[in-house]
Amino acid sequence: MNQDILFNDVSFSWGDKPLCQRLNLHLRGGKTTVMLGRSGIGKSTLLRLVAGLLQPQQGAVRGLSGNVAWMGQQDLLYPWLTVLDNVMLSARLSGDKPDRPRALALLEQVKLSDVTHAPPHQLSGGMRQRVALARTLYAQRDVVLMDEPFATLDVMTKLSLQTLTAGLLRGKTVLLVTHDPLEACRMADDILLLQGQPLAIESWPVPGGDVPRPFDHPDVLQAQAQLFSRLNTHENSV
Ligand SMILES: Nc1ncnc2c1ncn2[C@@H]1O[C@H](COP(=O)(O)OP(=O)(O)OP(=O)(O)O)[C@@H](O)[C@H]1O
Repeated sequence: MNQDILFNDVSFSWGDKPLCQRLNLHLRGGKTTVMLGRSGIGKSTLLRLVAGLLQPQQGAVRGLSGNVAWMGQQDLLYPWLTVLDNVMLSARLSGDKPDRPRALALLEQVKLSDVTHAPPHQLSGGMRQRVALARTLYAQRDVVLMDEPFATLDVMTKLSLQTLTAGLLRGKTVLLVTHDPLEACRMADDILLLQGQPLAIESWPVPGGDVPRPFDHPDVLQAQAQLFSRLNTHENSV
């Protein structure tokens, strides 16, 4: 049973700069919550508070339970392991028998079959991010925390890997950070829109239909346009 994650009266500052004050949030267990906002607004900081990598100065983040996967902005691939061994890292760390066929199938799905035995330094940035994604999906955790998991991918690869990820993580508690409104509209059961300093967080209506929603569905496109416009009216209009 996936537990909800709660921010209870959470305040956090970097130095004397308050990032959030007395923040209360309810992230539903077994659902994908997308935190959307512009660069520098505080998305990664909130994700790190959830992961317990940062502690709030006031209040508490509760409810994180079970096995947790962390996919940060840095891919953290082990340079001395091949691509395949990086994907199966969770098995190595827990002492489980590596499931090589499943790892190879995932590498095929992220279009990396031809580099399974390469070391990470031979890969492009986008390829490394796909290895990190395959490693995250391989681990089959109850809770998955992802910070811009598709940021370095070309648009067609991004759409196809969003579809793969949403399918494999259905029913898990997923918290995904992005600055991409279309990604939010495709992937989210719940959208949280982050704006302002200190943060004001708005719960944003999601389009109908199951995730992953088609990128070209009129409801998805309309929701994306509304999000663009909301992000644009708040500050720095383009
Ligand atoms: N280690 C740190 N020390 C001081 N300030 C920090 C630190 N990390 C982040 N900040 C500040 O906190 C604010 C939010 O940063 P954060 O990385 O959470 O934003 P973000 O929304 O994830 O940005 P991006 O989309 O660019 O990754 C920024 O003003 C940033 O300068």
